[in-house]
Amino acid sequence: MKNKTELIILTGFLGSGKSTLLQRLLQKEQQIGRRIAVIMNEIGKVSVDSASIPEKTPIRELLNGCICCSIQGDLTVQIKGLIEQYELDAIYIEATGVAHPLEIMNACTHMQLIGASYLKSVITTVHAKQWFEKKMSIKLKKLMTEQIRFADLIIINHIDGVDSSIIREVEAEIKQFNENAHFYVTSFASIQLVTNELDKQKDRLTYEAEFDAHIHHSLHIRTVNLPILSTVERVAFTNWLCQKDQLYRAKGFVQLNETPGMFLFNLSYGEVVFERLKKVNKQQPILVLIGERLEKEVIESELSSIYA
Ligand SMILES: Nc1nc2c(ncn2[C@@H]2O[C@H](COP(=O)(O)OP(=O)(O)OP(=O)(O)O)[C@@H](O)[C@H]2O)c(=O)[nH]1
Repeated sequence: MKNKTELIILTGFLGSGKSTLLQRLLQKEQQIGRRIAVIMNEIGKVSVDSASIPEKTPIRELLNGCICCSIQGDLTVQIKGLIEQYELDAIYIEATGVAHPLEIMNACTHMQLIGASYLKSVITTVHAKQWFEKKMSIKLKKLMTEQIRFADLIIINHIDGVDSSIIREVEAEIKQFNENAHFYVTSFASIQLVTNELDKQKDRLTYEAEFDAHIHHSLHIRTVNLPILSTVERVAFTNWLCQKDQLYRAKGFVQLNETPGMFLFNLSYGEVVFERLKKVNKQQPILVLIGERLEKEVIESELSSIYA
């Protein structure tokens, strides 16, 4: 008889390190020869992160909506489809940064999947500095807290440059919301997983209807996707992204004046990083912004003013 496929959910606020963690976990899975598929969910129309998934890994993208609300049914269908099409040991599901884990957990434990898969673990990443500095609205804090509450494994990430006494404070604070989870304190989601740390089957009934699972609706999160029509100067582009108010996350592909090639760029919590793509497949220069009160026309005009 076929073994049940493990479902592992990765949650955590925008930019906290889910994709970085996923890459590490996939490397590890590859080393031990397990058969893995990935489902990526993005609230925007474009998935930038899919470009970092190893080539032969089956991947499904759920775009332009959050699994935890509008496309919950699609997730169940995609899981079922993957399991029918491939022999899989596990499916990793990367949620959007604004997703509430509960609804994703429900989609993963849907009646249609019983016998074929089971929810093995919910992993939540937290940006240590962002948590400590508390530069966030009450609603945002609530969302992050909910992501922590439902985790089996919590990765306190982005600890580079953060004082160890502050890290201890963050850990102690987070433990107040979930004392049963396993904890890792990491930079670039560098973890060494012990297998049974993921081994916690969920009892979904205990989670139902305790709170508002659609808390992010009141955050007025919007995404704006724009093609980047010219090369840009690295510093001007970085400065522009960093000064934008209520911008939680930016990512995409860009070509720079200074250096040839295509670059993946990432803005998370005030830090912009450019990474040259080793292989350019179908990537076109594109900008994805996620934040509150973003106006597409304003962004379009600001962007064109920094074209070279
Ligand atoms: N300095 C630092 N940067 C990190 C760390 N972890 C991840 N990053 C970088 O932060 C950026 C965002 O990381 P991702 O792994 O894409 O974050 P994410 O949670 O998947 O982001 P979304 O899917 O957009 O919500 C990338 O440029 C990462 O390389 C860390 O521990 N320290």
